[in-house]
Amino acid sequence: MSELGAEQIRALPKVLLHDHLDGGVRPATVLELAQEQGYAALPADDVVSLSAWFAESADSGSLVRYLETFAHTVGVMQTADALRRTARECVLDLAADGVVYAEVRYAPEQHLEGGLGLDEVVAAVNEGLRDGEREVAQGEAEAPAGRIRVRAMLTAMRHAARSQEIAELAVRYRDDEVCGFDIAGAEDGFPPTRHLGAFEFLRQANAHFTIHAGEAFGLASIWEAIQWCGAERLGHGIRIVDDITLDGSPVTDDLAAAIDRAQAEPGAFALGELAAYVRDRRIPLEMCPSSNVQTGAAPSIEEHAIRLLDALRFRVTLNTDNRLMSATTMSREAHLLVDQGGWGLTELRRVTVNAMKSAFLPFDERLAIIEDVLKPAYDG
Ligand SMILES: O=c1[nH]cnc2c1ncn2[C@H]1C[C@H](O)[C@@H](CO)O1
Ligand SMILES: [Zn+2]
Repeated sequence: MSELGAEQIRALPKVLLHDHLDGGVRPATVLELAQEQGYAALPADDVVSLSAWFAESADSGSLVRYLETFAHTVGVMQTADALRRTARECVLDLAADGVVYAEVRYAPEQHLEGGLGLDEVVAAVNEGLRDGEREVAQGEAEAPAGRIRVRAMLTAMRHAARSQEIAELAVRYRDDEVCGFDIAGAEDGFPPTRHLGAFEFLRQANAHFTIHAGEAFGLASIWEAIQWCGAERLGHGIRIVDDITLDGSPVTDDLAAAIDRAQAEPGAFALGELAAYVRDRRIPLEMCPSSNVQTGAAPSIEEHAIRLLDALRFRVTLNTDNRLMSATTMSREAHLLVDQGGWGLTELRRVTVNAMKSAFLPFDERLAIIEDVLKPAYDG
């Protein structure tokens, strides 16, 4: 079929598993909250320059420098009103982009500077998520028409020492909007095994969790996340390509050539034990192309490993990571892959169904969205 257009992509129902609340605040909202709260540290004072500042600063080639930009969103998200507002706006923005199900993550421990407790932070975000969902369902003034469900995921920062508390918080709110747990932050030097107690606790509570792994650090991080910690999904996981060879050479020697051969000759590739385990067990990879290009985890969209991993039938999902820092949306990520990666409806359908299958939502609810919403739109 002919190449999908931007409007066609926007209209398709999309599923988003990896999106940070503090990485997706509207630039205008950052400015307004800063003004209301007397936050004087913003690097720009109008929407255009502030948006450009976030995107350019995040475009650093380094995860650590990329993460420094979050100081200015987290800095203005320290009150219940600000958290409720940003959560509501997140839901409206995702719905306007054609997202029908999303899991939005944030680190409650980063929102305590204004005097809120952890429970108050979660309650405020939950209110905002419910506001947004209700407004979309009722077709209220500012809301786009449609239907969206959004769940929260609670993140613990991997360099800090609050993972047990955050894991307990995630279990406490499991019946109230919160669907799971995650760890994030600088990867190098902070292995997930520092948080084994939290993961053990979550497993005993039958709770869901994912781990940012294999983004800025390699296979060891992925191996620990899966085999020591028990992660159900991997945040990014892009470095799993380090465990794949083509004609005896690492695919990373020439990713472009490997991507070219993957469709026609998947049998020419050999998977190491870890890559085979990830594919055999259908461990979902929450891949975020633009974010990876910005942090230097991938050279470009054309040479992004998502194309190879999808062709080799890993359980790939497509995500935004941080819409503000990457100046992106789900539609834009899809469009980039159509435009620069040769993807069509088949690949977009596959990553969308993969994402819904991998969601931390009860099985019957996942199935209903796949059957009633996704299939009619992609197959109709
Ligand atoms: O891509 C990422 N890798 C690791 N950490 C990240 C990424 N994107 C955002 N974070 C961090 C910064 C946020 O403040 C935190 C919670 O959302 O998670
Ligand atoms: Zn992330």
